[in-house]
Amino acid sequence: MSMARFVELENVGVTFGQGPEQTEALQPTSLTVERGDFLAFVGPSGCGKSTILKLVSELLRPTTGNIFFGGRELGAKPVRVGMAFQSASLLPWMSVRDNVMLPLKIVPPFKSGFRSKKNGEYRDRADALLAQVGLEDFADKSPWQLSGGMMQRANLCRALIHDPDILLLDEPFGALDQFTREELWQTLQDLWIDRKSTVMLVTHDLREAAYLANRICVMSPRPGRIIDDRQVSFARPRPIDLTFDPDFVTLVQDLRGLIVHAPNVKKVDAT
Ligand SMILES: Nc1ncnc2c1ncn2[C@@H]1O[C@H](COP(=O)(O)OP(=O)(O)OP(=O)(O)O)[C@@H](O)[C@H]1O
Repeated sequence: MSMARFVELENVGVTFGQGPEQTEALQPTSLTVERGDFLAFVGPSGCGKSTILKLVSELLRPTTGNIFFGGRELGAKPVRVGMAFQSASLLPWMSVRDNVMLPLKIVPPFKSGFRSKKNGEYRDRADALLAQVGLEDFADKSPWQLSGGMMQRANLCRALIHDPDILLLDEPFGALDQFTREELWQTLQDLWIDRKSTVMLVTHDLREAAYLANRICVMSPRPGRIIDDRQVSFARPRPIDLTFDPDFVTLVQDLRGLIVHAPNVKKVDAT
């Protein structure tokens, strides 16, 4: 498989509805994601960031264009996807460990081994991940006994337990306070360095994009398209202090400028 074409969007456009009611959510967009890359999507609200993730996870079909995964058309072969959203949505009647193990119960090929391995290998796998994010003492707790930040740690574990081909993150830290959020950035970076996952992250937080990603795609207002696609080459592991570095601050300012001054932003009259 060609390294350069792990995920490929070829002129992919999305329009919702028909006739006068129709909304173009994504203008025909082409994008190539390499295996092991960490991409962030930023842009104004409603520009189609989540739509791109929904396309890659096959929750949504493109209106135009084609999507390829590992060189094959999406749908030809099952793609193992890990997902995490702003709301951790852990099931309250299950322990944290059982929540983390949930994908193993549902996703092939793990599904078939679930009964026999439930108390062995899969449990160890969940516990190892929980330990990696600092939740080793919380595996037997209920989700409601966890803080918001801890829930998102468990959420990341659940998204990774089945070794997904790609990790799709939609504002995973959006509801957290600044300090907790920055702790989670470091946790996610450690997991990424350790597992070399391919990640597509949607975020409104430009510092989050600049700290975490290798590559940032800036989108225009709806109907969205990618107006800037840039590499972020700060050395890894990135310390949190990097966010005060002049180069980092300049990058965040550049991104902000691109979004604020993007074409077809509706200017509000000051009259
Ligand atoms: N099922 C749908 N039917 C009609 N319009 C939709 C549907 N889903 C999304 N849209 C519209 O498509 C556009 C893109 O939505 P999307 O959720 O991808 O934006 P986003 O950039 O992720 O937004 P936000 O940053 O606010 O989460 C939005 O204007 C939204 O209202």
